[in-house]
Amino acid sequence: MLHLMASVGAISAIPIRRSNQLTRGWFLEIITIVIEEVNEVHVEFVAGEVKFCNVSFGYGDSTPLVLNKVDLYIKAGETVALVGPSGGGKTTLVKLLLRLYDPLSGHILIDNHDIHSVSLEHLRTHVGLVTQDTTLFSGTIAENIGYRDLLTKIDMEKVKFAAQTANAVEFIETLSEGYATNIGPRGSLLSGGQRQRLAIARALYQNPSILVLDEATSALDTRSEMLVRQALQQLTKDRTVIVIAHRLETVLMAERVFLLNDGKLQEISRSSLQDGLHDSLASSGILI
Ligand SMILES: Nc1ncnc2c1ncn2[C@@H]1O[C@H](COP(=O)(O)OP(=O)(O)OP(=O)(O)O)[C@@H](O)[C@H]1O
Repeated sequence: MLHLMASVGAISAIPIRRSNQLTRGWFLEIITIVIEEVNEVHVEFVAGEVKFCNVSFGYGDSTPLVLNKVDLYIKAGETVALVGPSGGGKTTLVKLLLRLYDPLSGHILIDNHDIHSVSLEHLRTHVGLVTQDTTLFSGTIAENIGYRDLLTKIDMEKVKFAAQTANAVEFIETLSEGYATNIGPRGSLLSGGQRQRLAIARALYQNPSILVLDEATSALDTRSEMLVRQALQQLTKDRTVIVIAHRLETVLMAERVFLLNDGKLQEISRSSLQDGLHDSLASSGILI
């Protein structure tokens, strides 16, 4: 799960420039240090193609590699699902894409730009993250959705459009102060399904070309689940999506499915999931 690394929907990395100048950090929850190149590329627009080329990564010298020579090619606009056992490395893979860590070897490219040379500010504009409820912070509904513009000016029309698309309007309109309602620490005044739709509305507002989605594992009631799933479908339109999936329904939203285990990534066919592989993945706790 990604909840340790993103408490307010943005990544809490402090990049260090070789010139020792700090880039404006986002809200700090945990601090990850990566080196930002002086000759970084400013990439204004990306279509969303993602390539992992022979990527290896481990957390320490004496521990086994979490990713061992992983190759992954995702076309712009494609949705892929990552499944695998707990501890299999799914979160680690997406952390590398967000540059919370750098690979020990290999390269990660977005539209053929090595992300190591892309400015962190641009990278994190293009790569969005939707995690479980921990992405919310104590502020109003509008601030939580328009988070990208929190330091400048939140566009209320865009906030309302994002809320509408994320199926969030129906509950926002019942709140005493509507979009100006404070949702409490980490959105604690909202239900799980409401928090998830708000996190989706924020991603719609941010509109990144590439989205990392960590599906919530907590159970929702049937109606809430349906509203969240519809919202997710809106979110995956017209962008590249990597979803860490725990439910078969979510896996089947993806065009391709990958199993990550023992450092290796293996594509599995969607039809095999429907033909019985799902049962074995469910019995081994990989899918719920
Ligand atoms: N910061 C860290 N320091 C050391 N080891 C770590 C760190 N983060 C993860 N690991 C280890 O790396 C391995 C992969 O963890 P990761 O979180 O990527 O797996 P995952 O597939 O996302 O698991 P889950 O489905 O349980 O969230 C695990 O063995 C984990 O203990």
